[in-house]
Amino acid sequence: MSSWEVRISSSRGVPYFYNTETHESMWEAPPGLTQDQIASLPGAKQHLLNSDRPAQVRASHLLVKHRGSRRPSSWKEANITRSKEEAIEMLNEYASEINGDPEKFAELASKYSDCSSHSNGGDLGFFKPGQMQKPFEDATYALKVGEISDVISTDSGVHLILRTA
Ligand SMILES: O=C(CCc1ccccc1)N[C@H](Cc1nc2ccccc2[nH]1)C(=O)O
Repeated sequence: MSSWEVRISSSRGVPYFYNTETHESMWEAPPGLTQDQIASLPGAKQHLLNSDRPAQVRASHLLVKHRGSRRPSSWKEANITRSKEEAIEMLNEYASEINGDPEKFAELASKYSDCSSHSNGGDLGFFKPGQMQKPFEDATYALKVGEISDVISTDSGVHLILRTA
């Protein structure tokens, strides 16, 4: 069989296909491979591949905006000027304080998230593929229920995501 393997894009947190011989890479599965062949490629974890996404998921998030955010303003701060690096540092500190605890996540999201969902502990409710910015959707689907993501970047800023359903 060809020398395709599945890797995870570090910037987008989603799987892509890489050919170790030709060094080609592509987001969608190479043509001509059956689902079974794809699922047995090195690095393919079936739950990471888009094909078997549940119809909807539920998540909470803690968003820290920065000066490059699409809308660098929030309930917390009218004009957000921090750098993206600073925002990431803040999120990493929150992540250590949360330490995987969902209640702590909701508490810190209420206090520090730059999204209007802060008033609900960061809860965004249920959403389907295509409703949220792609990096956010992909990162949420890659989580198990109860898991918290690494720092994820979207046009809105940088996020921690807790998948709740
Ligand atoms: O888009 C919204 C509202 C999101 C929301 C959905 C459902 C319930 C409550 C809030 N707020 C943006 C910040 C923002 N950008 C996001 C990108 C992905 C997910 C959540 C996000 N929140 C902003 O305030 O700039």
